[in-house]
Amino acid sequence: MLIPLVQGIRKFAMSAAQKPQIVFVLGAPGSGKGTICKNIVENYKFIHLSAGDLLREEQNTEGSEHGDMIKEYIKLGKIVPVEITCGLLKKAIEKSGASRFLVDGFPRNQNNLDGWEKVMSQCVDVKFVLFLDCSEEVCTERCLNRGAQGSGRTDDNLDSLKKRFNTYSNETMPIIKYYEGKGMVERVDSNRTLPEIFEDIKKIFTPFISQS
Ligand SMILES: Nc1ncnc2c1ncn2[C@@H]1O[C@H](COP(=O)(O)OP(=O)(O)O)[C@@H](O)[C@H]1O
Ligand SMILES: Nc1ccn([C@@H]2O[C@H](COP(=O)(O)OP(=O)(O)O)[C@@H](O)[C@H]2O)c(=O)n1
Ligand SMILES: [Mg+2]
Repeated sequence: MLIPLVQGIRKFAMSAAQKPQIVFVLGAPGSGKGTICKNIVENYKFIHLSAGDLLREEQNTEGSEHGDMIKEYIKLGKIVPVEITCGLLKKAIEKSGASRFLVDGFPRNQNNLDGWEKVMSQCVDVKFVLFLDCSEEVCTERCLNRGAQGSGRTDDNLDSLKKRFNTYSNETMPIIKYYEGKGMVERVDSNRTLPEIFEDIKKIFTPFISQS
């Protein structure tokens, strides 16, 4: 009797350990999410999934039934319904088969969070939220520069940026506060230079990797 029980426990422990680990990366437009995720991937074993990149890819996929809608939402800085975004994230996580992911730019509002909880909470393990805290002034300048350098994005202009910041303050900040209440937020001041930010990133990720 004891052997099946031990085997059962071991199987349970293994399946918990094998759940993909997720770190959400949140912050205002231009706070450096993409840049910092790239740095983390270069130094630690993570796969970077940007919700915005996945949506732009879907928007450009020929025959996509959501293409026009995504295009409109992005230009207006509105958050696309979670069924689409979470579907793309889930597919990418499953396809990759990796064990650690940086999910950049998600969950960005209550609808994103609810949809994620419903579909993903059983099969992944959200470890913490990396919050890149950066002033609107610095972020705006960075996004305008990104546009001027040929990002090709339809939303790196002052008009869209104002809308994106509104969405960020009204819809994303409450999600960051929610995770703060759960003691799950690692805040980094991303107004600074990249080497300064990376020093803080190391202090967060090195212990995390060695403990998990
Ligand atoms: N710490 C930083 N200092 C100066 N420029 C930065 C910094 N972090 C990012 N950038 C630049 O700012 C722009 C926005 O960065 P990005 O990583 O795309 O941010 P996000 O994904 O949050 O919108 C990019 O052109 C990037 O090269
Ligand atoms: N979870 C998400 C992430 C992005 N998006 C859309 O994609 C746009 C660009 O997101 P992004 O993460 O690439 O932008 P940055 O914050 O990186 O500049 C957002 O303004 C939204 O319109 C979304 O609808 N839902
Ligand atoms: Mg980005």
